[in-house]
Amino acid sequence: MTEKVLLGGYTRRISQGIYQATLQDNTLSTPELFLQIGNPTYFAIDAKHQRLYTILTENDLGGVAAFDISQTTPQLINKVLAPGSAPAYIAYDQQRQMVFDANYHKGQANAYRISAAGQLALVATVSHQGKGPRPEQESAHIHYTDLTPDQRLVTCDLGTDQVTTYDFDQDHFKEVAVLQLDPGYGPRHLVFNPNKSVAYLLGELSSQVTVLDYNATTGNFTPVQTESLIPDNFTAHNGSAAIHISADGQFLYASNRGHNSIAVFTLTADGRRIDLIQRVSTEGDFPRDFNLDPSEKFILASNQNSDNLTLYKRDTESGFLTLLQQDIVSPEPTCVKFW
Ligand SMILES: O=C1O[C@H](COP(=O)(O)O)[C@@H](O)[C@H](O)[C@H]1O
Repeated sequence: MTEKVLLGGYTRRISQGIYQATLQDNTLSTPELFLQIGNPTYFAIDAKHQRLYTILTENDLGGVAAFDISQTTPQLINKVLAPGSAPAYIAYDQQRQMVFDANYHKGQANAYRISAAGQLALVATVSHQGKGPRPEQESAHIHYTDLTPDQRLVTCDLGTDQVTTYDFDQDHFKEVAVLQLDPGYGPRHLVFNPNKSVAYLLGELSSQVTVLDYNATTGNFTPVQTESLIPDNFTAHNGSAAIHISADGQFLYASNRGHNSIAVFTLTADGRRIDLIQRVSTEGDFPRDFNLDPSEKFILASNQNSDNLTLYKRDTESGFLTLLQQDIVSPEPTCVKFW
């Protein structure tokens, strides 16, 4: 078994763009430069058409770009840039042939239509207003825009403590429901259970995960259970970051930047209750992202500040992680995607 992984990140210190590594025989190769580009902190892959949609910055401009990755060397298809900060998240919508982003600093979500040739064209923007009690919540900060299982869109706004559901039709965002979290919760990312109408919301500022019932008729999310992602006696700064679920819907994983760990939860059969079973060190500083490989027998974590990746063996029966490889040199990594 050989799997390829792409690693996005900042290019503020030592990185030059997106890197590629290979996972084979329980070992990850040293990542090598795949695509030279500014600050590709998050990207999405269209495996069918072999295209990559990434965030980027160029001088004082920020935006998104499309690349053909069918050959060894990626080929630029086009870029859509605007003055100011780049987005923080990008999602690919296969059914509608769209790309959606979340611009944290501008408090906006953008929709781009993809042409048959893979070119992106901006067609809609939605802006949030508001704030929260924490210093990081001085304005709206949309951190995540992605699809619900029924092809709606959901945004996590870290600034306003809101999760908002939208219909997207005829190039318009139409708000259908808003979940208001506790002040200072700081919703960052969300993942759906692959088999149930249940989602799991990660709070960056509160270091919490919340189980949410999703009502596909109304688009409403309803909190069911909230758990801490870090130990009660951990008092140093922590910002929780990424959240992922196994394809069988039985195990949930979430990363902690500060506590520098991945928290592992088991899920009940209905997906509506989670129980912590393990916290494992990421053997580095600031795990902004991690991901399961396609076989789901491994998890790869990316430590942004210590410039290293950590590979774990994942027991698919118990969900437990065992350290396999650490100190894999990777510059400023913030996004991990196998393809
Ligand atoms: O997770 C986070 O992301 C935001 C947005 O990233 P940026 O690269 O657009 O600045 C960041 O500002 C925040 O500090 C961090 O916790």
